[in-house]
Amino acid sequence: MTRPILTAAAMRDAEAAAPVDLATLMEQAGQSLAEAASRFAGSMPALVLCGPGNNGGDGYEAARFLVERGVAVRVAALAEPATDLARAAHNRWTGPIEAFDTAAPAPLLVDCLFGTGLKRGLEDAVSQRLCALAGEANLVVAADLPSGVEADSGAILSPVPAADLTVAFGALKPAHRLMPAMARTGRLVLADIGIAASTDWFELAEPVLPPIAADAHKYSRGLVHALAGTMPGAIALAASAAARSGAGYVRVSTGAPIAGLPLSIVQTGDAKLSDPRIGCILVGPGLGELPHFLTLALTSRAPKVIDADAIALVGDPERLRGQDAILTPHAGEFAKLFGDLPGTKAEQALAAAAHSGAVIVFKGPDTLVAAPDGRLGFAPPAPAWLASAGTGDVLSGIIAALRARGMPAFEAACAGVWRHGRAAERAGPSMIADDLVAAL
Ligand SMILES: NC(=O)C1=CN([C@@H]2O[C@H](COP(=O)(O)OP(=O)(O)OC[C@H]3O[C@@H](n4cnc5c(N)ncnc54)[C@H](O)[C@@H]3O)[C@@H](O)[C@H]2O)[C@H](O)CC1
Ligand SMILES: [K+]
Repeated sequence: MTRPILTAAAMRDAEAAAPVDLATLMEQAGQSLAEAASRFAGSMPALVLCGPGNNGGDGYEAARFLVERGVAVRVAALAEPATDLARAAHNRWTGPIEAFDTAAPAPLLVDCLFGTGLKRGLEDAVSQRLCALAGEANLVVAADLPSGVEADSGAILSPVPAADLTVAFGALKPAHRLMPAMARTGRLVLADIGIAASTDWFELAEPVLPPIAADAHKYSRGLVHALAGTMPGAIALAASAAARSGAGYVRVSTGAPIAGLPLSIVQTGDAKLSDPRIGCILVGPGLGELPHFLTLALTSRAPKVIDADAIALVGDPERLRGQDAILTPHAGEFAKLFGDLPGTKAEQALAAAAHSGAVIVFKGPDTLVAAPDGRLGFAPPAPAWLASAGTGDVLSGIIAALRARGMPAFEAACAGVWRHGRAAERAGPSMIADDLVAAL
């Protein structure tokens, strides 16, 4: 089940369109926060930090519900409530309210200072106090977002303590799945508070793969044709990953035999891209400066995955329009092909997809999958040990296989990114790309 992702503005629209009034939404948010916090921290004495806005309002509500759960709760306010909603929640809290600057630490810290309304970095004194209180706590729970994080970009506007748990209200925000904020959220719980979050933006989840028909044959299971270049090891990793990802037949055209390839992967001296049975062409891993291979791939009507060196050879993104292409750039390759696009990584990925007509897998510690029609998938956190040579080649092979198995381009890219991350988890921290193939 995918989790929806909304920007701060889209969130406000969804709240306004909700069938219940905002006070009820805030009460539901507070109740969800209290439930998640007490499930996570048990009856640890809690200090709830309330900011001036509605994030603070959530905090006053959560404090009330934590008391009902028998938790010893103290509330500290950064400032008087600045919204009617927060003021009403503040007034429903009947306990004492301490000053933020002098409140003593507690084992459980609940951060309700700022959420999607953060406009700028916190004042230094506020940021330092928040980090000090977090440092003294056993557990830190963030309401909606850790305070100091910018909801739409994932930027950290001032030092942010790492939350152990973040409770997102109504929908995830881009910051929950974009770096550097993603590394500060801890476990991420989505609280349903009664709003309809209909959106084309979502967090990737376990895909449903095409079934293998009882009467399948190697062509119907998908033929991937990979074009080797100057560094055969990379295309060998990609081709092996394609075979391990369920392609019925993987063929590598190469100028010289490639040692170490599984015998089931056919090596041929002839590119033969006119073969109508090709389910997906894969070009780029280890290609080197061989532009004619990219041109050859672009003359074929077959779906294609364009990765690594081939991305650098595209030149004009318009060349990809109508090509049924999936492009898999990392940040450097993205910037080189699309230039310095404005906006957040999410907006950049969508702009590139619209500009090129291709599905864009914008790789990184936070990988996004963008379709020209506006759909945007955000990958859940993947192990940092994926940052090693050859793992990108493996990803391109997985995606090519899923495309050849009949998944549409966007879905194949989303599924490939998700499976790549889970394979890395199985392979463990000492993995190299070869182990990643074995873990598929
Ligand atoms: N998702 C839902 O359905 C609901 C979400 N809710 C919560 O509301 C916040 C957003 O509330 P908002 O009032 O817009 O913003 P914040 O509470 O994040 O705070 C903004 C507040 O603080 C001022 N401010 C902004 N930056 C700074 C700064 N660096 N220093 C000082 N002051 C700052 C700004 O002017 C505002 O006054 C959302 O995250 C949820 O937690 C509601 O519960 C409704 C349901
Ligand atoms: K917060």
